[in-house]
Amino acid sequence: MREKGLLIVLSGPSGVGKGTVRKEIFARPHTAFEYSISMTTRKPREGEVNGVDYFFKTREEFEGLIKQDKLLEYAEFVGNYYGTPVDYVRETLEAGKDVFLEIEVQGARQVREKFPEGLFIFLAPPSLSELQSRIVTRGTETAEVIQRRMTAAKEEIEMMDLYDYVVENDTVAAACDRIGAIVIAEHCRRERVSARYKKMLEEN
Ligand SMILES: Nc1ncnc2c1ncn2[C@@H]1O[C@H](COP(=O)(O)OP(=O)(O)OP(=O)(O)O)[C@@H](O)[C@H]1O
Ligand SMILES: Nc1nc2c(ncn2[C@@H]2O[C@H](COP(=O)(O)O)[C@@H](O)[C@H]2O)c(=O)[nH]1
Repeated sequence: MREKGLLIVLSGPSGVGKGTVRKEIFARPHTAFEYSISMTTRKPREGEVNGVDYFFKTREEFEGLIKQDKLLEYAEFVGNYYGTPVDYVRETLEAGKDVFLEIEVQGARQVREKFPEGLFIFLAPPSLSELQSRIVTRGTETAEVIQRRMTAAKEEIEMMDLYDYVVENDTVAAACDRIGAIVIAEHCRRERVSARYKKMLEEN
């Protein structure tokens, strides 16, 4: 029987660099994770592509997905819905592939309840002032939205102890190296008594 893939959840406050780190991880040659593209009711930012960055939905469409139980988790974050498609995640894990989610903290908590065996990584900023400077420098949000995201960030940072690992995003390269090392270590740890070895022991 094929072993299920590992569900890797990267979370953390808005602007900490989750998207940047995730893109760098996926740009590295030996990355073998599958990225789960989220659904959102947020309007696309300049350059964002439907089906690549997100599946962009209306509120009615999103609420329909909630009713049909099509989301592994969802959250309303600063006025918009965000959610993870459940069928994609389950099918990909069943196929033995690792799935990578990049989601905010309320959603990560819901995933933890459904997949306690997942690997939960919190990406932390070097400081709150650096976090604010990163959202401001990105230039995608209004001053009001930045304020709301910073208020949410303070509550989110308090939740970091609930994660398996906290990784500081001081530089993108170092954060990606740390996440890569964590995933390798977790695979080794979890496969210590894998089905293959159990079978080998039974046969002897
Ligand atoms: N290690 C870093 N050092 C300096 N700037 C960074 C670093 N990581 C990301 N950034 C910058 O910070 C800004 C926010 O990054 P990004 O959009 O990846 O954050 P995010 O956590 O995905 O945000 P959101 O949750 O709002 O989608 C971007 O302008 C990005 O270039
Ligand atoms: N709970 C979920 N959160 C998600 C999902 N996809 C993205 N996100 C997070 O939402 C915020 C805001 O994103 P932005 O693109 O508007 O800046 C950010 O923290 C994302 O990581 C999801 O499926 N579920």
